[in-house]
Amino acid sequence: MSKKFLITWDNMQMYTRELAERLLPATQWKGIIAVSRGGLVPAAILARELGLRHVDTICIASYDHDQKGEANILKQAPGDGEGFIVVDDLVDTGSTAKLIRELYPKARFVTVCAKPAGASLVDDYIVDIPQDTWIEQPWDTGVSFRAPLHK
Ligand SMILES: O=P(O)(O)OC[C@H]1O[C@H](OP(=O)(O)OP(=O)(O)O)[C@H](O)[C@@H]1O
Ligand SMILES: O=c1[nH]c(=O)c2nc[nH]c2[nH]1
Ligand SMILES: [Mg+2]
Repeated sequence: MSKKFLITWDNMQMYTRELAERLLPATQWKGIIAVSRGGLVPAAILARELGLRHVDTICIASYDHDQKGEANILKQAPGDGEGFIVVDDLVDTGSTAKLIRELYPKARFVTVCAKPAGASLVDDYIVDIPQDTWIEQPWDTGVSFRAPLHK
């Protein structure tokens, strides 16, 4: 994918705080389930903003050799999601979201970013991203020197 949408740490905190505001009042939630690994940072921010200390994970590995493929659930938070927020960093094709919906039908499933193919599978999200654009998350990138244009 040649088009990129770069998210900084500040952006991630700002977007996730906006998501937290839409999850008020906090007293309606028993806790948060992060879809690891991408949902871990948003989950930490939501937990802080909403004062929730029960934070669990569902750990999914979705690769087949080097390609994205069949999802393998390594560890799962118990229950049907009732009273829980399930959070992931993004929904793209929607395959992870479909699985989450099956596993936690009663949860409120939210993401920070959504591409059109998966947007209808989440209850709420903050940023719309075109399908042909790759989201660069802050934990996957770093600041580096760039040569000036005249060189
Ligand atoms: O809508 P989809 O096409 O399923 O893509 C979205 C999923 O892909 C990424 O996770 P990934 O499986 O790459 O693993 P990671 O969270 O451990 O990085 C992202 O964090 C979402 O969970
Ligand atoms: O960092 C990422 N950016 C994306 O756009 C994406 N889509 C699926 N998984 C993804 N991971
Ligand atoms: Mg993920």
